[in-house]
Amino acid sequence: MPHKVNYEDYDYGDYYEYEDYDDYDYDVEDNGEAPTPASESKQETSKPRVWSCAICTYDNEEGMSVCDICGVLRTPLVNNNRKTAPFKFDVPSPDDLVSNGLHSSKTGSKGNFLDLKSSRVSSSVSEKNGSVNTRSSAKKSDIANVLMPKDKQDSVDERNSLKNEVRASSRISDSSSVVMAKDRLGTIDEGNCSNHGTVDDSISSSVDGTESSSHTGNLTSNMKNMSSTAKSGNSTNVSARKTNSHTQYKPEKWMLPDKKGDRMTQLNLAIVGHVDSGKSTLSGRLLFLLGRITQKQMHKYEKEAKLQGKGSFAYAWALDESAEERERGITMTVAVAYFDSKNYHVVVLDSPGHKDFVPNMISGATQSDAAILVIDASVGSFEVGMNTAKGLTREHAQLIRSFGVDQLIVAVNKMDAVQYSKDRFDSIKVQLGTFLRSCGFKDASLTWIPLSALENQNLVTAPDDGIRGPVYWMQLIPYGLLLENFRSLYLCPYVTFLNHSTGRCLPVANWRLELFEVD
Ligand SMILES: Nc1nc2c(ncn2[C@@H]2O[C@H](COP(=O)(O)OP(=O)(O)OP(=O)(O)O)[C@@H](O)[C@H]2O)c(=O)[nH]1
Repeated sequence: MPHKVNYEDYDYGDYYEYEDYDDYDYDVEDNGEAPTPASESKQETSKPRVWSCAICTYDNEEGMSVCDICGVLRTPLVNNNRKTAPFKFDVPSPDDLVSNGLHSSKTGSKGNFLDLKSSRVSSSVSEKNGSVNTRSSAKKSDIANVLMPKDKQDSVDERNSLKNEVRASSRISDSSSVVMAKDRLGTIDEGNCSNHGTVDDSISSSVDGTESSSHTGNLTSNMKNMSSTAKSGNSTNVSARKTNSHTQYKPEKWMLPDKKGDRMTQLNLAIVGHVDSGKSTLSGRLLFLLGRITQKQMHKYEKEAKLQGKGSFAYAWALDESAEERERGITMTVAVAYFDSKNYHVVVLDSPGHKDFVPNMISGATQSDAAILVIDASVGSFEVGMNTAKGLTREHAQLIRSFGVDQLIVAVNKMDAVQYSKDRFDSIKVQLGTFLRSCGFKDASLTWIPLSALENQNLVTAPDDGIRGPVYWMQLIPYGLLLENFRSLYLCPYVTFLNHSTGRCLPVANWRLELFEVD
């Protein structure tokens, strides 16, 4: 049985007594310089040389050039010689310009973001030393606030800081926290995961767990706890399998980034949404259309899926690789895939939509620069995702926003199931739009795209039905293609989709994400 922490009984006494440093084991150094803890220096000398993967944070051996788990290249693909103007903190973001005219004052937290980013290592070290306990506990209440509608505007900056903090700290977490990198050979015991039944539980576990985990004050380690709790009950087996999978796992060719050059900047794109909304199918279809999955590979997926009587899941199988995921037809851990644009290396984080795996979804959300919220347009399904206790559309939207993602493509999928009805699309847009605004998303940063991943409508090309056919109205939506919207995506800290139809965001050439050449 997974251990459930009763946070109300948590004894905070130790936490506050932690200030007593007298017992700390210091070596006295002859040269009179500041002493270092003995245990720390010992650790440093005995530590094997490893490098930490920027995506899944797995500690790889020095000799590896790509991450053993997720296949990301060790050498950052960022070209330092790129002629990109450095980001200036005192310059308002396109978002700010939209919302406040030309008088933005929202620069403080963004500055913090890059500060944090550039000082990941040092902040990590200080976090390790327990110096962020107070900050972390303050963030706990921030998250709680975020999930409530009130004070949304005031807490946006803090949410961004939280996200940045989580990102910074997650880079140092050990391999056991790598829930976002798929453990291809391992499986998760369904029963063990069911304790994370609701997103509220997950969030409170996430937050409270921060304090209960040996005062490291680190949300990442908390997620690690959740992840390992989910897998508890058979931890020995799991770790054995994990070790096994780490050594045996070889990413497929299409999963590895192109080694075209060194001019890429990484952009993490989370795919979130209610269970079965079509996230994996959308991701798989996209990867296939962009040539990341070969015809041959796709043919193999189709054949295998048909054999198991799950023909419609063929594209999803490109992402859902483990036997259990395929058998159950759901994503359980965050699947990582890549495609490259002219300037950007886009990391697709296909998140689980099932309520049992919200903690895994969170691990992807904390890493993302932007997100695609996938909606199932079919009658009844959208309503379940939106309005019921089990519906995760709302929770995912809140979560992604609470981790600082403020730019969202809303992919209204399965339009084929409602005969490409414009009325249905409009009705979804009104209902969900109201909710998203209440979460703190701005209209200017939301992009709505009706599409069908299964029938390949409106993903990388315009709907291909006859000019007066059912998808005619979709062709009229400016920049309605999913692909078109990638063109105007900006990298964090100002992840922004330009709204070309209104022209309300100022284009900043150096930030522009030009993923695709569109004639
Ligand atoms: N009609 C229709 N069905 C679709 C479409 N996209 C996906 N589906 C079907 O929806 C089902 C679920 O698809 P998935 O891609 O596994 O959904 P998911 O959101 O990734 O599921 P989880 O990760 O488990 O939350 C499959 O049977 C797909 O074939 C679509 O555009 N139209």
